[in-house]
Amino acid sequence: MFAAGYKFPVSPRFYEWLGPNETFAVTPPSIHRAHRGLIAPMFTKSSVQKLDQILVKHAKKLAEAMSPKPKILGEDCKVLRTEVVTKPGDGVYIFKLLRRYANDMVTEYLIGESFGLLDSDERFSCLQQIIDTLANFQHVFFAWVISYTVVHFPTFLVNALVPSGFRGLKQVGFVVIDRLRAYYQKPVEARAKTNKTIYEAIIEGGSEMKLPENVVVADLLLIYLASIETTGGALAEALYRACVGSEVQARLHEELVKAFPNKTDEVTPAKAEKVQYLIAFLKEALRMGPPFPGRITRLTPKEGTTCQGKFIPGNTSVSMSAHLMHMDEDVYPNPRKFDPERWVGNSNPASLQEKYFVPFSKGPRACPASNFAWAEMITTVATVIRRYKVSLHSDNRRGEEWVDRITKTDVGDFIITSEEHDH
Ligand code: HEM
Repeated sequence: MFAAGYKFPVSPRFYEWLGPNETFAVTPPSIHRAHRGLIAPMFTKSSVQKLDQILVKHAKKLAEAMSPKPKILGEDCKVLRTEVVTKPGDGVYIFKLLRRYANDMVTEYLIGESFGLLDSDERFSCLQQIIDTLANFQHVFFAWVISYTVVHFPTFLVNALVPSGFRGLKQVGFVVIDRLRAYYQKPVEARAKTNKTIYEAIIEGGSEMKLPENVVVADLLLIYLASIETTGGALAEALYRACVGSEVQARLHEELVKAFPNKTDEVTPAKAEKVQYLIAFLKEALRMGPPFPGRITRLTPKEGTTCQGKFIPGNTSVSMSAHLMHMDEDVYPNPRKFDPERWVGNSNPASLQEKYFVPFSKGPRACPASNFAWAEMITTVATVIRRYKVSLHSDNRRGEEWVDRITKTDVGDFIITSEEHDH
């Protein structure tokens, strides 16, 4: 179903509320391939390597925001101040901060200018729309009457018919599209000073494909949406595991000190990715807490299909769950134990544990940005853990429990205290 040779389309209901039907999320496999071809070069390992300085800059901002004495809280940071800091000098609502980080990082690469949410609240409304939408995300799938209405009815009818908590599905498109379009319409200003941006890659390639503007913007919107909760969720899982596993955190810190002996050493992704234990730690965090834990659906072809000897009728939604695969004890012994050691010195791609490791899915619809996401995780976690000893704040309410809202959603506020290492 997810293997390279299969050509099952995604279930349109999952994506159609995002924008015009031509956007690459919803198209049939052949058109989808062409859209992906536009952005694929931007996410190769060598393209991502060119982003080193941007990755370092945003990781440092995140670490600074976690500081017991953050310097970021200026006058235009009212939301940031109330949402991020529990008691100044005491703890931070880390997941909220991680979302802002993911937002800043992706917008810089997408349109050449970061929304700057770790600096100010000015463009926070975009993120707020996403947060509101995600609160009801799972209904996109199951409450099809609501999602159909939101997608196909005019706004005044949507407002009259649809409960307010669901209108975000429509609003998120408008707010973010407006914002992205503003940049898109000023191509010279929006061009990144040093690196080519994703939007340029889509426009350049898209002119050959004669993509209309609304499709370009919808593609950008999809990339924007796809990057925030996933990156934020993966980083949150990693930092939670560091907080609750004191030995794991101590080992991680020790390895990072070997790689970056001076506290002032710049934590670059190129150097950090050589720290084997860091990679093992992050893989284990993605195994235990995949940001897309399940229900990544595909539609069977009209004529139906046979899967492992069983016939499945045409147009049936079928799916797999990364969470269930990652919890298979034949592949991952003692699967509920957080154990980075299972990955140390064991990176043979043919091994079962690599084969069943699917946080980014597999096949032609797998995450196109996994290199980028890895670079974000490596740089950020290395920067934070090299600098701080992190622990759960006494008001923390996040535990092991989570709900599947298409993306994995943790239950309870996740609050961290950071103590700066002496050296
Ligand atoms: C740890 C972070 C991330 C994880 C675990 C993750 C995981 C995934 C998964 C499982 C899918 C497949 C969804 C499906 O089959 O419907 C996906 C798709 C996608 N992801 Fe990611 N992702 C992450 C970060 C990112 C980032 C940072 C970006 C962009 C900068 C991104 C862009 C996309 C896009 C555009 C798609 C749709 C691909 C398509 O339909 O062909 N993701 N991601």
